[in-house]
Amino acid sequence: MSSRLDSTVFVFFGQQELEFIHKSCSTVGYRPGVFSTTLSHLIATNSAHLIMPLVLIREKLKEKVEEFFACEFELCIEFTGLVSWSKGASIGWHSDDNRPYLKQRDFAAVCYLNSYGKDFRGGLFHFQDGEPTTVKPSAGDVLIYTADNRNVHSVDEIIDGERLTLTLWFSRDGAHDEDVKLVSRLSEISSTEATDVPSSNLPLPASSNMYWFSPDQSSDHDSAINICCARIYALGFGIYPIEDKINVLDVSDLLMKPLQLTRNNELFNQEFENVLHALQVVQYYSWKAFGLQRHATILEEGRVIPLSGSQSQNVRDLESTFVKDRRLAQMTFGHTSCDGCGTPKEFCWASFCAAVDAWRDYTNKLHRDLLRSLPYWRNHQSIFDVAFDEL
Ligand SMILES: O=C(O)CCC(=O)C(=O)O
Ligand SMILES: [Fe+2]
Repeated sequence: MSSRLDSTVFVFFGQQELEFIHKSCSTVGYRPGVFSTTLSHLIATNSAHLIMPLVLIREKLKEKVEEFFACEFELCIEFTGLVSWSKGASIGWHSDDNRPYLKQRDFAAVCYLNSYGKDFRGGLFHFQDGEPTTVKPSAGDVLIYTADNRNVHSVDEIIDGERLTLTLWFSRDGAHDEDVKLVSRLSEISSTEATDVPSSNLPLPASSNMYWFSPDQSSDHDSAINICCARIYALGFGIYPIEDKINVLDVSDLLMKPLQLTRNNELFNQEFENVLHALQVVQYYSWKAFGLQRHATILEEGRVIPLSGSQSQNVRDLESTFVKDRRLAQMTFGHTSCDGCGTPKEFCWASFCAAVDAWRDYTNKLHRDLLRSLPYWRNHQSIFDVAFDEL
């Protein structure tokens, strides 16, 4: 069977949380203009708890694919990735098992996390044969198809915006079960946590080259963009380094060290551990801003201070180091989805302050849920939603 679209039957919610995860954690991907967040990357960057919001949807998708293709209990998840495509990215006709090292892939599920026409232009999906020939991505829809050459497909070039998906592949071959590898990595972490000081849950950046994006593929870095910084700038914030530039060998190292956030010539007087920490909080604010504004508290004295002339210059210098081509960065990362529910037009530090606290509570809760689930996952060598209420 080469059946496909199941959008009317299967619609899921929670796309904005997955968008938050991707925009906080992605690295440059496997093709030009593509960014990706894998589960093993979340583990490697001390953000394993961010797997939690993906657990149920992965499970449901597997069930759905097994049901649709009549192979209940036969499949494992081979790969899970949050993937975004920016201007210029495309993929020609292909099947998803078209390389010797991809032969284990039997089925694909592509969940659209944002929508054609609203969040991006271009990026239509086409099947070479049969119906439907064209799929217009719409947030919440899921496309499922066999990974072999019965479902040759392509994706048009992205013209504008960032096209975001959750993509999974499934295999009949248990040797390619992603869960087994993930559970083993997670177990390593939890065993170090048991002996060491409990972890702080603060994200830890991967090596800096995973965050540099060179839009024109040139090697001279004329237009290079650091994606973490670009995403922070795109939401209207600036970065103020605490460490002096002269103390680091490579300027990228500044991003691994404590830094502060600025906005409109004001400095938010709180240190973030590194750029990923700052990015996660900023993205969390953008995801929740609308709700938080109602809960904003009075800002404490000294929490926000004016930037001096030389500090402002420092912020601008850093921006031009990490984003050489601003126009391009804006084009790549500037389009935020969900008009009206992202960063509010009226920015207010008090609601940002509320976001800092809410982000910490959110993170700690997910971390607790992860630690609670892990013994069950280890027993079953599988990642699943442990329904604690029913235990
Ligand atoms: O994102 C899509 O619609 C499909 C992507 C795709 O074909 C692939 O990653 O192999
Ligand atoms: Fe594909």
